[in-house]
Amino acid sequence: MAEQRYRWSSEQLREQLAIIDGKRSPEKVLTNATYLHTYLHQWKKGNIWIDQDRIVYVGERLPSKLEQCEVIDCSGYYLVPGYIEPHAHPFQLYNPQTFAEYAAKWGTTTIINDNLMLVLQLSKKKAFSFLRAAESFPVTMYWWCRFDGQTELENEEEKFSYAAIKEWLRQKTVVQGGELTGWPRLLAGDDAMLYWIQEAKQMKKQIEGHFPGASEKTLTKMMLIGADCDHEAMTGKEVYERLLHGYTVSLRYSSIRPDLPVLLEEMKALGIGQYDRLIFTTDGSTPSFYEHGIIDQMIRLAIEKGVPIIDAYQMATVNVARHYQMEHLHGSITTGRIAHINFLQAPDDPTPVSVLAKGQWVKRDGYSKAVSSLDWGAFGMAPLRLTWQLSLDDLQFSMPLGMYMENSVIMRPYSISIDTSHDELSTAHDESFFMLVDRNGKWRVNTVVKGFATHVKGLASSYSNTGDLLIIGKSKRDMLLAFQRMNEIGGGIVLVEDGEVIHEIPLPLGGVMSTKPVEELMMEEKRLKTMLAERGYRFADPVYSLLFFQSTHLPYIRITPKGIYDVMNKTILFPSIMR
Ligand SMILES: Nc1ncnc2[nH]cnc12
Repeated sequence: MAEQRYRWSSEQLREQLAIIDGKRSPEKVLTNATYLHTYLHQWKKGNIWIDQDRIVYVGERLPSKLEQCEVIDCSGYYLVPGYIEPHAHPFQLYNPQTFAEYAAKWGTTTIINDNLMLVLQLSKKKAFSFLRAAESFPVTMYWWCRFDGQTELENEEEKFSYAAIKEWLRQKTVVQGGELTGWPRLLAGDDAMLYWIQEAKQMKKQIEGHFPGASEKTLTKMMLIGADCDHEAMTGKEVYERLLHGYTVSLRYSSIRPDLPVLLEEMKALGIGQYDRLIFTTDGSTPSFYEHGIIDQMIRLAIEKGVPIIDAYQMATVNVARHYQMEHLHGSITTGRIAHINFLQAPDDPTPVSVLAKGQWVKRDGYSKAVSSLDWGAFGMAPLRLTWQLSLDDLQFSMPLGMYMENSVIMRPYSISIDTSHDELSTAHDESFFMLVDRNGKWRVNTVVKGFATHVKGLASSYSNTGDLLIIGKSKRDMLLAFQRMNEIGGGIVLVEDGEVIHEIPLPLGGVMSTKPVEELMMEEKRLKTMLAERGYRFADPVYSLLFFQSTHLPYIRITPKGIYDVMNKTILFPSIMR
């Protein structure tokens, strides 16, 4: 795809000027609009002219030429700028395109996305051509550039080399470095990460933190190093500390951390009534969490918790645009901005009935339109086709050290005391066989997980941080069958019981993402959750458990491609075994 050097070409700019001079008509005029004026902090009345993807005029005038112009009477509606999700992980079973399409229906028309799956699953060339293809979505897609893979990778030096990171940072839709899941390494002296932060800042890109539970000392050091924002505050006090040290703070409401209501209450108790440095994020929630909206549901919660209405909208729009230095394009309904506009029925009802994204209707009078499609094959995202087989010999679990699940995502080491030499474990306890296998079939790591479930017989998942294969269960026979079925369907999550496949979520995009609409995935995910809960899974989010089993940004012990890893001591306790 040919790359356009500037956001609008010289020819397009001349055409826009011709509209103002009355020589051409705009494509759309929104008349009698009551719209939120971001900078005056008030609702104004006026007319909004749109040509292609741009707002070319906002004010009292009407265009002198109206032929070929769609005129929309906005009486009775309240217009606000399209919402911005500043921190999406667009691969929680959905993919970046299906997530964007779903988000647009709820008025979230600009998304700043994690590049983790693109880095780990695609070659650089294919990933960059994907970024360019995503520019044609009606939703504006920006990206961030990870500095580490949040696990112990075999090919870390290749994926996160100096040259690769610099190239990622240079991509024009990449707007920030981070999130800094590897910050302990940085403070311990990793100069590569320090250099990348400096490079990103030199390019006027932001640095996103990842500082759960960080002390004031750590927050101070990270601000000195260059972090600009953090989305990990879990209490009002943590919000306060971050604001105190000059951070932009993302208030989070996600499937694993639905913190927003508590944060707002605790902030109120601490006397925080200034919202300019606060933004919202849903932090890559799993599909069913989005049943009632995306950023719109956060605005609603904020209004319910007493945040002044205009401030609540600003937190979802201009505050984000300001943080990323893109106010000339996003965050307000003013001249020159990209035409992302939400039509509301009332100021305190942030879920739009109609949505314009880049000047196109993506939702009209409650009905959504599918607008973007993508040939994933062109980017090398193909179904998984394993050319090797797993055998009973691979299912040996003589390891002394297991992983105990404290909640959906936190795991502690523990000593295995059960007899693992049989083909089946008792359902009277919550310990299960657990393995991570290289998707290329070269290595495996076998252990026991305690706390996952009591009655899950065989579960196989190609959905994981690295796309390597997780196999869990009480029965080796069912685990093997789940693995075979997962391979047959081209990757995904498969649940087997007593020789029968009882649920599956196909993930044909590299074994990690689906092509189905988010609405359909919600049903599949809910069914998985129910079936796992019926079999003894006790936590909130099994999809996140699968994603994070390998993720070393979380305590205390992880199963990684290099082996069982002790996060605090940064050491491999038991290396992976070659097959
Ligand atoms: N660090 C992370 N990586 C992937 N998905 C996430 N969702 C929330 N945090 C995440």
